[in-house]
Amino acid sequence: MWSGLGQAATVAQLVGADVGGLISMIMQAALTAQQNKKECEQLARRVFMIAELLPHLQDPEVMPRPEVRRPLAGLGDTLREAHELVMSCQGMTMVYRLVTAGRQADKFRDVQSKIDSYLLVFPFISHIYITRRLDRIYNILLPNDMSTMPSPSSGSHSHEVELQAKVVLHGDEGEKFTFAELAAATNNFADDREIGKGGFGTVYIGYLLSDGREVAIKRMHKDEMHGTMAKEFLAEVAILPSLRHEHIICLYGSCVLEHEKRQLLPPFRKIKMVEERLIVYEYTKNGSLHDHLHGTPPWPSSSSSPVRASWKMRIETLLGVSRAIEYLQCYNERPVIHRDINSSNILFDATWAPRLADFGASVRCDPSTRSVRPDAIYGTFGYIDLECAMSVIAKPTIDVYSFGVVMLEVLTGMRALFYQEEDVHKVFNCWEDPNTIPAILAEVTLPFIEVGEVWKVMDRRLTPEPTARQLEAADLVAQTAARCVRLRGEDRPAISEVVANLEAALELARRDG
Ligand SMILES: Nc1ncnc2c1ncn2[C@@H]1O[C@H](COP(=O)(O)OP(=O)(O)OP(=O)(O)O)[C@@H](O)[C@H]1O
Repeated sequence: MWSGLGQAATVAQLVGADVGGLISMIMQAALTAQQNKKECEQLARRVFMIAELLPHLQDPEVMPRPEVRRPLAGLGDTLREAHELVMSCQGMTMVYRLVTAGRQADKFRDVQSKIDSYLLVFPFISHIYITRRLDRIYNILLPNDMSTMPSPSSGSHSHEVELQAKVVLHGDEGEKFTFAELAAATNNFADDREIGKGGFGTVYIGYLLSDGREVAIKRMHKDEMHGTMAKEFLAEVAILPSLRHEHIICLYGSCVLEHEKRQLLPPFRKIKMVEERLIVYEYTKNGSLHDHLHGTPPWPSSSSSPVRASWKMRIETLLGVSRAIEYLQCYNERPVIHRDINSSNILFDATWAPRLADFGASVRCDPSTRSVRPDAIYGTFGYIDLECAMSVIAKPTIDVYSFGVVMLEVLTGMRALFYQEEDVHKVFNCWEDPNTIPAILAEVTLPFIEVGEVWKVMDRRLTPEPTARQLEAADLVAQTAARCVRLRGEDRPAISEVVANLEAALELARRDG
């Protein structure tokens, strides 16, 4: 995990400005802008991309490269300019507005293109990081004193982890497996049993010898037995077993292998060392939504996938996941925030029903405030709620935001953040000059959705000519998604409204057969 303070200092040295502070100020001002709201919002989204990008510059592989460092010169000045511009939209008289309207539009265009020139560094970075799916925590926007803030009496993530540790002690974490049982189930974690790798560790398919159950076993990386990954393990085993929903992955149990070490020097006590942490889930055999939409092996784009072929299936998937989120928010005494909703964490079971997975970043809210102050910003590139990243208060609205991005992904077949030409061609095949600057899905699609031209952004791989009902259903999904990704959490729809709209969209898609 990045230390907020150390990181800010290094990035500041690199760019010559308090980039984190400036970005925070721009985003804050964009939230309260009275004029040019759309332009301010667009600028805030672009600037936030820079915030997501900057932490990666500290990687020893990346930082020394001149092709990364050189383009960043002057970033501080551009951010200051952007801040001034957004601040100038806070309040103006009508006359002043009329006089300056044209100039303001030019200024927005100018600043936007300057920001884009910094983002040119991004394809290079994202090539390294999205494929490795490494650092999921972006502390760049946290106030510098965040790491030294005392934990509030209720609701902080560390307090949550303490509580979770207690829950584990009380045996609410599902079945307790022994390491030997899980080693036997996976043929001693043989290479041919490996399904994939994530930030937490390696996932294996296994068959429990006791009852023949087919399971997925996540084994934490050896060098991550403490710190963030241990927290993720505790969050998952404390929260997930208590959740029962047809669209939420089922956690069967876990295994913590410890050994005792005797200290030879005084005070001659034994200490327990954790050697292994593993989680055992139901096995879902049909890959993830991300695999199907973006053709990730073993589901290459040429394979027949119901997700790729049918609008009805796509809307059913969204509806299932929205119901799971509604359950988390509305049917738990302390609402649960998943905090990492993205298409990789939506898995398909044997019947192709979607299952929301990966609860390692999840937290329970304080029931009175329906919020929690976590100790870090979690999420995956392209899905993180800007408002939460700024306020460092997690609310259920952050899952609505991330789910809105997933809805746009399903609608367009494009990634949450895309930079490859092939992605651009997939939908906007009318564009002759594909944009080489990385693009944010919401930013690219919203202008079309807002003017009722959803057909221009629909995934053409399904049907080159959608029917009238498919268009109507897609429009309902798109309009709902557009509201979910609004900058201010309070402007987003409640999850129950999202569920109702998806039910209506599914009804339309079903009538088409
Ligand atoms: N219960 C499961 N059944 C089948 N496959 C699974 C299961 N859980 C995870 N996988 C697969 O294992 C791989 C790694 O999953 P994991 O959740 O560790 O990582 P991720 O979600 O891709 O990344 P990260 O954890 O960093 O967000 C993915 O391809 C995922 O689809």
